[in-house]
Amino acid sequence: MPPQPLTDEEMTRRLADLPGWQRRGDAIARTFAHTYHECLHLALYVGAKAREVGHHPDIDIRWQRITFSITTHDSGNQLTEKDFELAAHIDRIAQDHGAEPV
Ligand SMILES: C[C@H](O)[C@H](O)[C@H]1CNC2=NC(N)=NC(=O)C2=N1
Repeated sequence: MPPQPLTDEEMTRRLADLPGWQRRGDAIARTFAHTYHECLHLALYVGAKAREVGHHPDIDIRWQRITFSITTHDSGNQLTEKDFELAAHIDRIAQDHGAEPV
């Protein structure tokens, strides 16, 4: 059973709990700054958490920037609770590894 998409009201409420994350189309996204090498490490740490929780972000890595973008593919690329749960994990991992919010 795919996760249920959130209502606009629920999305607004969950985004308020995750400062720094923004709606981008059918996903939520956030960008952090770190050295290029540390961004690569961060992608690996987030990848391990993604495997653990069974929910995976799109990751875009550029010089001194890493952007995570999350949507629920099983629900037809709509936002579900799993997206916001993963976003909270990413925030903790990014903070633990010294990434700066952009
Ligand atoms: C079986 C496996 O857990 C599912 O296919 C997971 C994998 N990771 C996923 N990641 C994301 N972002 N959306 C999904 O719907 C999704 N489904």
